[in-house]
Amino acid sequence: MNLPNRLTMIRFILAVPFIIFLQESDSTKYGLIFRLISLVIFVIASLTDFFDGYIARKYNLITDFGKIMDPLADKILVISALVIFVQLEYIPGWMSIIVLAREFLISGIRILAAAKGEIIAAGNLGKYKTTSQMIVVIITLVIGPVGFHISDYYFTIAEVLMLIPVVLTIWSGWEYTFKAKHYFTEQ
Ligand SMILES: O=P(O)(O)OC[C@H](O)CO
Repeated sequence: MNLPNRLTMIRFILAVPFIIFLQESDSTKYGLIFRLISLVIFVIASLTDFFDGYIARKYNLITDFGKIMDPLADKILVISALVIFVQLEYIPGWMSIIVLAREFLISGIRILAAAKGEIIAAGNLGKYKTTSQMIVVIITLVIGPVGFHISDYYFTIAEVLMLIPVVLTIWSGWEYTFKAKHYFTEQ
């Protein structure tokens, strides 16, 4: 287990306190403090994503474990945030469902590839997708449920900003699927 992979594992572990504090940010008395603690945890976890990739590339520590587990750790972290954002009514449920569906699909494609002895590493578009997800999650944790009314509907700033990662999520998902289309037809 090299340093980049340890950082990836730390990201998995950080998801647990992150979920607990964000979940509790709904409580009236300590809500803001809990949200800020979850923000700090999320920022640290996001930095491990930056540093594990950076260190792996710089010191030639790229492993199959990292190629598979690094995207998975990102997915657990981001999806944890999105699901609780739905519960807190920061974003609508369909946004989380799109991200969840895409991440399941791409993980499925990675499993299909692995069954053939091939490893699909993260592509550039996938990296931009994850970066944009993390940035919007961080902004959301800072601003909370602020928004504006259009007619009867209350739009949060979070849901407007989340449209960017949602589009990148669909776009990058399409790119992976297109490149992997032969796995769907091969026997
Ligand atoms: O789009 P994926 O599944 O390759 O994930 C990208 C990674 O999260 C980038 O670190």
